[in-house]
Amino acid sequence: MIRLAGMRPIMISFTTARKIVFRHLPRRKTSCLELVKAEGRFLSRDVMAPTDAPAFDRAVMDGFAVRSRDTADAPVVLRVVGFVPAGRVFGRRIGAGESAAIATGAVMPPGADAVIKKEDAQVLSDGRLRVVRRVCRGKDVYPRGRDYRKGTLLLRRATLLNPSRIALLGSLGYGCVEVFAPARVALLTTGDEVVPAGRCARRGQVYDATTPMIFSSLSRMGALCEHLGHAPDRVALLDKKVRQGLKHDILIVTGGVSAGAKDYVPRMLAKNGVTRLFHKVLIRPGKPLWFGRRGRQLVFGLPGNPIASLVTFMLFVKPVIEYLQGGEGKSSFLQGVLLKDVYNESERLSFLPARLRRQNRGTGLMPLTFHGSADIYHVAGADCFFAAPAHARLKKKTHVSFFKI
Ligand SMILES: Nc1nc2c(c(=O)[nH]1)N[C@H]1C(S)=C(S)[C@@H](COP(=O)(O)OP(=O)(O)OC[C@H]3O[C@@H](n4cnc5c(N)ncnc54)[C@H](O)[C@@H]3O)O[C@H]1N2
Ligand code: MOO
Repeated sequence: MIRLAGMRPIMISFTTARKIVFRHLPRRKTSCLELVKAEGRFLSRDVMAPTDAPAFDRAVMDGFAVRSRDTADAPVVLRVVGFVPAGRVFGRRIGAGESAAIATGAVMPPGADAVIKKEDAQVLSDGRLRVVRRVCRGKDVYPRGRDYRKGTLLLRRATLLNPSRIALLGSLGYGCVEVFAPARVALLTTGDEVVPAGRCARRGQVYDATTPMIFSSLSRMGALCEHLGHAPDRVALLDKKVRQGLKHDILIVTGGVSAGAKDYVPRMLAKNGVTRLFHKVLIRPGKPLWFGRRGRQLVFGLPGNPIASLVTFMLFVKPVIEYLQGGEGKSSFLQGVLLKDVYNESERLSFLPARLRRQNRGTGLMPLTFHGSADIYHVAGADCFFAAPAHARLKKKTHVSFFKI
């Protein structure tokens, strides 16, 4: 936070505020998850190959395992000495003039070095095999170690697990996997006038739009969210809920952080040992954002207007959660081109809603009508927010940074 001698703290820039947040990232934790639940998580350690893959020379076709050199003078007739099913080891060696029927996926019997697929084989009435054409060594055999060798680094720490990487871990016999643990986030909404779903809002009251919004963002990220409920602007109640919330990696409190008579949140956080790292940032929406920490726990006081909550969540809380869960966090911005002139009247860096349009070259952004941080309706039609510097007149085709919602 910036202080001028004898004066109140002044507002800090967006860049400084993000730097302060990234400077206080908590330590990541790991946990062991069932492989079937690991999609979207990041590995917390390298995975090395415990064996070659495949671990044995494997038949690729249903047919007959032969010694290729026996077919050099084709046509030839070979004896069939048995059948090799998948999953079994054939104990007998294939000798000169011999072959064995074999299934796809089976271990090649010792001595044999090629497979003649069923469609190319002629089985004579006495059960022997007539080979019409010579086969090369290795034909339709997937040799041991072709994909990787024992000791190869298969997946690096911090790799995002998707279904194909999960399949690779499955192929190694993993039932569980060590990943960066889901972030544990507590959410507390505040405000006398805010009514949870299921109750009837009286004149002057509003329904709680923020809880479902933050909850769905958290669940999309795979973070664990404890809803502390909704606290009216009463000191004792806020105090109790804040204490409960401080058991998590991150506590999010919405509302009550600006200058109103009942904006108790900053005081309540300070009383519970949370050190303020900044309060108020030069952005719009989201100016009253409050950030602090107590030990390893981070606390975000998001401004109550739902779109201010959304924007500050995306810009400040989401990267921290991504980092905690093993991602890079840091930058969540993409680049696009404006499809219309925009004038940002505000003296603050503004984040304005837009719809994305795919262009021949790159991404186009169509700015939308926006009535400010309470305008949930127009933001519902948006795909993203783009950054417009203070007082900027941005012409159509200007390149802008944006983040998706
Ligand atoms: N004198 C000043 N007044 C305000 C300032 C300021 O600097 N000086 N900042 C304004 C800005 S900017 C914002 S943003 C808001 C944020 O204020 P708070 O964080 O204290 O939020 P509240 O006053 O509790 O609520 C603001 C607004 O949002 C509605 N709200 C709150 N929670 C919810 C919810 N869960 N679901 C739906 N709507 C919610 C609430 O009813 C209020 O209308 O302060 C300005 N004032
Ligand atoms: O900063 Mo407030 O979020 O502009 O309305």
